[in-house]
Amino acid sequence: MTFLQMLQGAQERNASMLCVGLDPEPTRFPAGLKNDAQRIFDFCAKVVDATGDLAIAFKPQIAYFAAHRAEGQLEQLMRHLRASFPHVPVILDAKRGDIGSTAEQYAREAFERYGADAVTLSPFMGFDSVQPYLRYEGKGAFLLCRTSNPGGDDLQNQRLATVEGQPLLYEHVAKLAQGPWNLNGQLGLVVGATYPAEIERVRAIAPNLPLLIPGVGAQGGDAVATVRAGWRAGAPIIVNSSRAILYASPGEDFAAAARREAMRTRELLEAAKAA
Ligand SMILES: O=C(O)c1cc(=O)[nH]c(=O)n1[C@@H]1O[C@H](COP(=O)(O)O)[C@@H](O)[C@H]1O
Repeated sequence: MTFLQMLQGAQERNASMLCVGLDPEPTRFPAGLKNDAQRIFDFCAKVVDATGDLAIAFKPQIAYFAAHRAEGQLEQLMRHLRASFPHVPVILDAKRGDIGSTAEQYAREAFERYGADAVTLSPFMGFDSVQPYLRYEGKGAFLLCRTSNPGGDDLQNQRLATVEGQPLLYEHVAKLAQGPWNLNGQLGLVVGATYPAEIERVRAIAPNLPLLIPGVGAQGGDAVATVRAGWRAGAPIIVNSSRAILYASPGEDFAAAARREAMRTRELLEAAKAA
């Protein structure tokens, strides 16, 4: 099954556009697990088990594992996700971007080592840095387009004076992903929930591409404005929330609190679709 088919299946089965982001930070774990990097898997597995029926996707952020030498726990988590929620796709957030020969190794890491269904990529180094990922049939690749952070302005909102019509850089990325770079329909775009006007602009340029939209929850993005700007019938949006779900409670009830927060966010998103 391709990433896009899995995405559609999870969206329908779980009535959800919510992506549960897995950014485990041991200093924020509850008593009993706190500050223990050996327990990253245990913490994540509890959150996953509490939210898997509410999610369109999961998004583990690789840095939170690698920083603690916990890649083995990420592999374990990927196996757990596959076994417990085989119909929910996993987007490995790695934000890779390098020359073709190195990109081949990163692609192998994402799709063969970790068994991810999709990956996040920086498009900064151009098409040959993206192409190795597209050789994995059916896998997805999300290009950073208009990111949720304030510094995204520094480059993404610059005008490309040499290109006809002078689009902004992020608009150009969206055009490339919609058109010439999307050889086999595997590309999607990352657009921050903190910039709904830009989500709308990207949706106009790329009417059918899946949009991965982080920034609701801890970064304060507006869930309702996000859905209005990005959701169209047949054009999936995947709205990520990480910290607001993972750390909804600092106590031992963290998994139940994560479920409540995931349910609340999912319902907010679904209601905005109907409005
Ligand atoms: O590619 C991403 O996932 C991403 C892109 C972006 O523009 N902004 C952004 O916050 N992210 C990631 O999305 C997650 C957001 O986490 P929270 O702010 O805790 O919900 C983090 O894992 C970020 O690395």
